[in-house]
Amino acid sequence: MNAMVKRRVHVAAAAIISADGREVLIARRPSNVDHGGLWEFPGGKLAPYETGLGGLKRELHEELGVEIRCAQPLIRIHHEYAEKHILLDVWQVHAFSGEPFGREGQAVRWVPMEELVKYPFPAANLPILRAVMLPTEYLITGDEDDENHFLERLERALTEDRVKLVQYRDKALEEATYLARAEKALALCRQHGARLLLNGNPALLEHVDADGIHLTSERLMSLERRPINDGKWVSASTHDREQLRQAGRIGCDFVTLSPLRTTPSHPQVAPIGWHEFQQLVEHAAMPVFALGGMTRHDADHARGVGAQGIASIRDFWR
Ligand SMILES: Nc1nc2c([nH]c(=O)n2[C@@H]2O[C@H](COP(=O)(O)OP(=O)(O)OP(=O)(O)O)[C@@H](O)[C@H]2O)c(=O)[nH]1
Ligand SMILES: [Mg+2]
Repeated sequence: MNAMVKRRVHVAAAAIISADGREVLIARRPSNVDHGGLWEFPGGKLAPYETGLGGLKRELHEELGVEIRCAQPLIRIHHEYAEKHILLDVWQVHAFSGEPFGREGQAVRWVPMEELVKYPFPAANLPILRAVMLPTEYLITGDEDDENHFLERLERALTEDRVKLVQYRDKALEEATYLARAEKALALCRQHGARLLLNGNPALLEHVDADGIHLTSERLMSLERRPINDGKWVSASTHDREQLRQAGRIGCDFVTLSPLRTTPSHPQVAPIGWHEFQQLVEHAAMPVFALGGMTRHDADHARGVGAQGIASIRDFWR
């Protein structure tokens, strides 16, 4: 049998964010090309000599007439189409000059983040939509027996650190107490425009209408399929390639990968380190937050090696 050798295509694309951070620019592919009529993030194939960012600059000039001023890596996606393997190297563009318009006659539109899901994109784009909607910092709550202190710490992180994504984790509380606190945490998060995920059984969401569920790696490995529908987020804890693959298989929206460094809470667990982390993230099918000894100062480095950003208890739970 002849194994068909697929064409490998390296594509650079941009999520261009409006100045107020609420909208992203998308373009419609002409009907006569590959994936014609679908929406996309502007960009295109790299020439053999080009770097991702270099090629992206050229493409955005050609397609939209804009010059990139400030860009940051967002996510890299490997995707198998029937006829080719593509690597989508996606950058978040925060500043540019020029007024974007469809220089090749394509429709171009600014779309509010939360409406992105209404537009048909090529199959490879799902992780990009997730990455665009997620912040770079993920707060995991730490231990706190006293409810008032718990809410004060959470409020501090939401206001001073402007955290927008929170996982409420408490393994010690009785379920009824956990749920009562989750309800209050949710109200606080809503007030500050942040999302709240509950850590535990997906059935918890029947009691508290939070934004999603976070699965332990053990629960992740026990599931046959995504436990809740697409309207809510599913994140999971992962520690190795196998768990990352499972998260992709059941359609997790994002994951944490840990421990990047040795931490006081898990001194006996060998750290992954940035080098191995980068290799694991490269083939992950969703955004990955680095966890384990991370602080906000690590976020840029984490982005540089392909992560969505960092997750932390200690840095936010002061
Ligand atoms: N630009 C872009 N391409 C994407 C996205 N998602 C996705 O699957 N692709 C695929 O990646 C490839 C990008 O090629 P392209 O047609 O934009 O390339 P190009 O701008 O260099 O055009 P050309 O080759 O016609 O000159 C296409 O197969 C396209 O379907 C996306 O969000 N943006
Ligand atoms: Mg293009």
